[in-house]
Amino acid sequence: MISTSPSATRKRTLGIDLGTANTVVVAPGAGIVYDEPTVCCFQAYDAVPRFVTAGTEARNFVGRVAKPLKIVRPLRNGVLSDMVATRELFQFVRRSVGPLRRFGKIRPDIGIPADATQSERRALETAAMDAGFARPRLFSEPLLAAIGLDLDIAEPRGRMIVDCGAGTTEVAVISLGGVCLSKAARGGGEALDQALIDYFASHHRFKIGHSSAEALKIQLSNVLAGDGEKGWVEVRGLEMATGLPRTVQMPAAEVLPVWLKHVEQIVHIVRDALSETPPGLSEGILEDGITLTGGGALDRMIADSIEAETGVRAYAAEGALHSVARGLERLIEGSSVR
Ligand SMILES: Nc1ncnc2c1ncn2[C@@H]1O[C@H](COP(=O)(O)OP(=O)(O)OP(=O)(O)O)[C@@H](O)[C@H]1O
Repeated sequence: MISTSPSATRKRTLGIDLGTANTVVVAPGAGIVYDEPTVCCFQAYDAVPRFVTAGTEARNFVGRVAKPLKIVRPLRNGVLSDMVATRELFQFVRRSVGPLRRFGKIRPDIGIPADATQSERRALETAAMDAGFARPRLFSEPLLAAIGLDLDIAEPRGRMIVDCGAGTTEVAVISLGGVCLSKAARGGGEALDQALIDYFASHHRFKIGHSSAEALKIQLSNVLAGDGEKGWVEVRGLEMATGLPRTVQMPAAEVLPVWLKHVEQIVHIVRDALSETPPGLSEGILEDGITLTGGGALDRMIADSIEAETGVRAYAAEGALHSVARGLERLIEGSSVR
């Protein structure tokens, strides 16, 4: 069961949705106070790299500064992969939401994948405490998403949440205020970006960067939802043979197999979760449908594919990108969690 923050500690609490791609922070009474990419920038020329900045500013530095700067991603596949960068990011967040510090040590509530191991949980706690926070409370992200979507999680009724993040895809069945079953694939939207990069390199000798790959993925999802396979997509990159920048256009049908392989993995874990769900909980899922959250849920075709392959209604939640943060907000506000 989830307990909300008592009012005395509420002022000293922050909610942190530390995602592989984006970090969203909520503060009591203020809503979202920080929403930036999960990226840190260090000076690379010192023996011990020195922290420069994080978030949007760090991302904007990528490839645009002459100084030897190193860009570090604190998380990989939904969990902490660089302790120093995570600590620096937490400190950056603390400074960014500065005024809260006058209330003393902040004890954050942080979202974590439902299948995170004990050592992954401990590493996150340590990074937060090294950054000057009090020991955080950790909550499963699908449960937070369900709270953020205002689902009645306390009911003895199965709810299925599919969180399509950048680094993880998680499927969870929730009932009686807890996660009854969860399945996760460590790999989300960023794995599709990488698959597109690999496809263009091997099939077209065309080098595309991560931001072009992400833009192509979003374009592809819009084209598939609109014109379908007949539509066209445009991608910018470097022609490997000449080393010159080019913009190429191609039919969406050509890159469709790369996209389909990614979606098949999501459908596969949803099917697995459905087949392992006890019948008593399946009833609720059949009646209410499957709720998709996370940035990947904005690709309408993912919900359509799940629905077509499972026969269960699937839909993207409204405000899919912020449902975990909204769940954290409800927890720290101490509003009753149903
Ligand atoms: N319209 C869209 N179509 C497809 N994918 C999208 C769209 N908009 C955003 N995304 C993808 O959503 C992902 C970011 O989602 P989100 O912020 O939920 O992830 P995260 O919380 O950082 O990751 P994780 O929960 O896995 O650690 C990125 O991979 C981004 O490219």
